[in-house]
Amino acid sequence: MTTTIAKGLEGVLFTESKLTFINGTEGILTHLGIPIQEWAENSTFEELSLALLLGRLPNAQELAEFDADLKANREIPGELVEVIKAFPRGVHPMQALRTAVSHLGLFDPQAEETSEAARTAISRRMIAQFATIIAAINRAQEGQEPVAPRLDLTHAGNFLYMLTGQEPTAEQARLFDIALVLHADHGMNASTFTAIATASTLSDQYSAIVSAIGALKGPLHGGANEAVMDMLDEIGTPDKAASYITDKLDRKEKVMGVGHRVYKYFDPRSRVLRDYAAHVAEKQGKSHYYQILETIEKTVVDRLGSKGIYPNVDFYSGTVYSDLGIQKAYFTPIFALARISGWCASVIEYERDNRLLRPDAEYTGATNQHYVQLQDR
Ligand SMILES: CC(=O)SCCNC(=O)CCNC(=O)[C@H](O)C(C)(C)COP(=O)(O)OP(=O)(O)OC[C@H]1O[C@@H](n2cnc3c(N)ncnc32)[C@H](O)[C@@H]1OP(=O)(O)O
Ligand SMILES: O=C([O-])CC(=O)C(=O)O
Repeated sequence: MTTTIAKGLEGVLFTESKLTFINGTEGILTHLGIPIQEWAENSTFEELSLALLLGRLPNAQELAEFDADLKANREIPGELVEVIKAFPRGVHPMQALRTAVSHLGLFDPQAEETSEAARTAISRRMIAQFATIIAAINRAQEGQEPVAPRLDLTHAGNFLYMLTGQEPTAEQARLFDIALVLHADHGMNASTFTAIATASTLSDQYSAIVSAIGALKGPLHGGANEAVMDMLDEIGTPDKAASYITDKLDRKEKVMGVGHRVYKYFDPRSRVLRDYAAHVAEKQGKSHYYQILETIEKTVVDRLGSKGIYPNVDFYSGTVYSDLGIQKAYFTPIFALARISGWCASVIEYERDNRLLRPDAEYTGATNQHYVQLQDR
């Protein structure tokens, strides 16, 4: 009997979803049938998060209630703040986030409930609290007191405020909001799949989300945005970019922030982010990061475009965050800050018709062996 192994589960459909559609050859991404460019232009992170949870566009009253609910849930337990302050200095913020979210569950009396209503209520709280947790980690790691959330700012604006202690300008808050919108959901990516795999055992929402944070952290997934910035720092100046990339490709090494399992053309989110990065660069004077990225994009697309290697969402996001004064170690936590909505909505959708996820491996090991006593080996 011949078996086909779908290495990396490439192209395997394991469920249906009404949330996100991707056409990787044409570079199309829609949520609820609406193109990502329209979400970025017209919507907010709050609205897209609720739309993903509801599976439809909310009306004005539903959105206002959700917004008020998020604001009411911005505080995190004081005990958790103390735990965050006690984390060793120098840990990666993704390690800290993973631990803090697990800890958060200990304070939630509903944590062990797995009904759709409970998962939804927990998700609404987590979407709000992720911002406070990530900002508190940043402050604590810098040896500073966490900044209390403000209720008069948007989710994006309040996050930037808590992160830096400074109120962002309206333009900065909106730019960051768009970045959150662009990262909120993306079909069955590795971290969403991981969240679903955990929940498919009927485990709780906190366990599913902690699993997802672990999956997002790796440099082949969400961690690539930080790895791109490491690469830019290593390159140093724009004149060195083309030869650095050419040498890397000659050595058959991967360039971070390019290539994608599904997109074999430009990731549409990378186009929106590039436009914003270009806009900021034009206003503030071209940052050397932006100039290096432009050269890398051209070098990679010229050489590997025919193989379907193009910039992904992680390519330009870091330069946008860096323009907002955010340190590179926080780029992946910011991805989580946005993707919490997609993780939660996808788990809830899957759990409506749950089936334990349990794929298989073709056995290629030894057969007909017998146990050998330790002293005889
Ligand atoms: C939010 C996100 O998760 S977006 C993705 C973020 N990750 C990155 O940016 C890391 C860099 N990119 C990669 O490692 C890959 O493109 C992945 C893991 C994202 C997807 O890879 P896969 O679907 O497994 O493609 P695979 O690794 O099989 O690559 C196919 C071919 O393209 C090449 N390729 C893929 N990505 C890259 C890259 N970043 N740089 C150079 N070559 C690449 C591979 O070497 C391979 O070449 P070959 O056919 O000559 O062996
Ligand atoms: O879909 C993927 O495999 C990775 C990705 O771009 C995302 O999670 O945003």
